[in-house]
Amino acid sequence: MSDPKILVALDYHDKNKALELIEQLNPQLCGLKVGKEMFTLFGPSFVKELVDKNYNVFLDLKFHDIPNTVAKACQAAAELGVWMINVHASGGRVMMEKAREALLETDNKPLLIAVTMLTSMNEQVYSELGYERNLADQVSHLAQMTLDSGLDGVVCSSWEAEQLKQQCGKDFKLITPGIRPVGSEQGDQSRIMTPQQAINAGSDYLVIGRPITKADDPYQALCEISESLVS
Ligand SMILES: O=c1ccn([C@@H]2O[C@H](COP(=O)(O)O)[C@@H](O)[C@H]2O)c(=O)[nH]1
Repeated sequence: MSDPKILVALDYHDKNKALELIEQLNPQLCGLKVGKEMFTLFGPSFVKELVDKNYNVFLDLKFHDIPNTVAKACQAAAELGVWMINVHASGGRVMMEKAREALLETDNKPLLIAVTMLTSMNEQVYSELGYERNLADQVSHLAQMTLDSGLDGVVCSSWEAEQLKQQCGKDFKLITPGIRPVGSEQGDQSRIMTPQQAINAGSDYLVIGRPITKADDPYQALCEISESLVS
């Protein structure tokens, strides 16, 4: 099975627009991420449609609840045949362990990833949360908890990737949103890097949404990013 590094964030309100782009793609070029917007609008059948097209599908629902609820939600997500799912690391060690154990009972065990601190967060917004550690140290702490809980990796920003690769080892997967090719709009993201910089820092998978989906020619934008990674 191919293992493309780019995961296109399908944050569309219009299913046809998403399918229009997907028609031009193939599972060797990219994986697909379905988040809260499309899942809420189009549900499990849309996710299964993408799985049936043989894409690596990252179901990005960021579960964060009591351990039993998260474990059951992870089991339900795994039944869709997706490749990767996620929870919030701040749900705690027991929550993550229960989620991991629940997946052992499924036929198709997806990669289980935990979100550390959202890439939209900067030091100023972060300081409002009242944590004692600084942002980078908090990411490192949550990643260590995730590793110790037996999960497969974390969502973090590429700013933390180099440190986390050293700390958690090469097999611990780093999934980084907040990717912005030169010249693209930053939008609500804070801790950003270009695709090439993120790969050099140690990111395993790049989550890229608007720089592709809002481009005049999304397929062309994706191809240019993809080529920039091999040159
Ligand atoms: O920390 C996080 C976790 C998840 N995301 C998601 O990734 C994409 C990024 O989209 P862009 O349009 O490239 O900004 C989006 O679906 C987020 O929900 C994140 O950005 N940061």
